[in-house]
Amino acid sequence: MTQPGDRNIVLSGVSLARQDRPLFAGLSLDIAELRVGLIGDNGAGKSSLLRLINGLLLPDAGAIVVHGLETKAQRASLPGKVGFIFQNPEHQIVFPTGAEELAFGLRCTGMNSKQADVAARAFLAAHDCADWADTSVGELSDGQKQHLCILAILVMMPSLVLLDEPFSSLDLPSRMKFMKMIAALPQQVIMASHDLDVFANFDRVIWIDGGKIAADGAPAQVIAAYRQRCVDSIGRAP
Ligand SMILES: Nc1ncnc2c1ncn2[C@@H]1O[C@H](COP(=O)(O)OP(=O)(O)OP(=O)(O)O)[C@@H](O)[C@H]1O
Repeated sequence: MTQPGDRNIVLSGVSLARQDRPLFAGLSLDIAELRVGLIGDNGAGKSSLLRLINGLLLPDAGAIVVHGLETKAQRASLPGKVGFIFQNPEHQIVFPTGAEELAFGLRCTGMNSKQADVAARAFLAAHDCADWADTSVGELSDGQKQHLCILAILVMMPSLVLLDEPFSSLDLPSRMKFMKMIAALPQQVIMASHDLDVFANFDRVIWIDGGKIAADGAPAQVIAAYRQRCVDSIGRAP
């Protein structure tokens, strides 16, 4: 499934070095599908690509346009369109209670404190999480914290949701619940994960290998090619 043109993500000749080592060199990519997975080995460049798309990293060369915004020239406007869910909820949550965490994002969208508090509580209640409004975040489990992080992003109504390894601390029921929530989102979603099964119903999977696109297309084919490469490389190991 694809989406309207102004909601595309277009990378044109993007180069990026990390720690003085080239990672991406002239990477071009056009992403229009609603559900896109990123797979690849540790250090392949998945997180770096997500960070280029959300403007946390800027390309050394080339350009990236995300839903009509060029990430260098319009970087300040990106948080209004792009929600980024970190691998570790501890890196995202900054406020002591659930209501405050959601209200912060709402204040960034222009609401005053009272409006943001009311809207945050209503959003938590609408997602069966009313109890978290005044709960100390430290008392939530890792899975619940991850859930709260997602709600804190969704409450701002971004048009694009980026997820970087969101399953690392989730048990199977939480993972299934989480995937159900992702599947129901109207937003475009790009997710990096080592859990390949979660991409079965995605529209497209991109396999990144050493900063290059190793395969790109239907999940079944791309994942099969990646698995085969992994099997082959283990076979070659001493
Ligand atoms: N904060 C950072 N500062 C400098 N270099 C980094 C940083 N994070 C990652 N890198 C480097 O960028 C390259 C790509 O890393 P990246 O995190 O994008 O890969 P990844 O595919 O997300 O890996 P993983 O599956 O382990 O999360 C690696 O060589 C890594 O050492």
